[in-house]
Amino acid sequence: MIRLTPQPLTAAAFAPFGEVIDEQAASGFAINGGTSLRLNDLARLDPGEDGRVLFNLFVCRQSISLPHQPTVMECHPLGSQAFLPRHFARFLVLVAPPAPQPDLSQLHCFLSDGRQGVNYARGVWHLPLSSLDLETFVVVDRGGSGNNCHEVSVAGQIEVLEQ
Ligand SMILES: NC(=O)N[C@@H](O)C(=O)O
Ligand code: NI
Repeated sequence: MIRLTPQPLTAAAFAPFGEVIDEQAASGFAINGGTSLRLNDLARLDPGEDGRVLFNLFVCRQSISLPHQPTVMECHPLGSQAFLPRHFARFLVLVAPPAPQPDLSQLHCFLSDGRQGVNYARGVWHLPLSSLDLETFVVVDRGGSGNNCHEVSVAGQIEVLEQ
């Protein structure tokens, strides 16, 4: 059993897997006569060569608690996938680099602070939405032809401990 303790989610630590969407950490510029601040270009959305961008809401109806043993990891080889809580939700970000199968020796585990989001780059192995809080998430990913969701069982192999 691989046991991991979630680390704080930072842009630098997550950089090999995509971007952290973090209002507190972003710098922006004033727009609309200074009435708004634009936090610009926070995530590299990638619908692939023949896909289109989908804007979705995921309503989390079953939360998780730590310690947690995930059963599935998945990846999207044809495009990126971004998650952002609409209000507040800590979610588990367990990732491995793009590969035909997830390399469990290269797992990285983070816990968002409840306001952060992430954008998984194309092909990054991750958990299906695994939130500690019941919340709705904005999810932006890729639509189009082809199989864009590869799943593998990791049942009994990984345990994510409390921080
Ligand atoms: N299946 C689906 O639409 N969602 C997953 O890709 C996920 O990462 O939650
Ligand atoms: Ni996914």
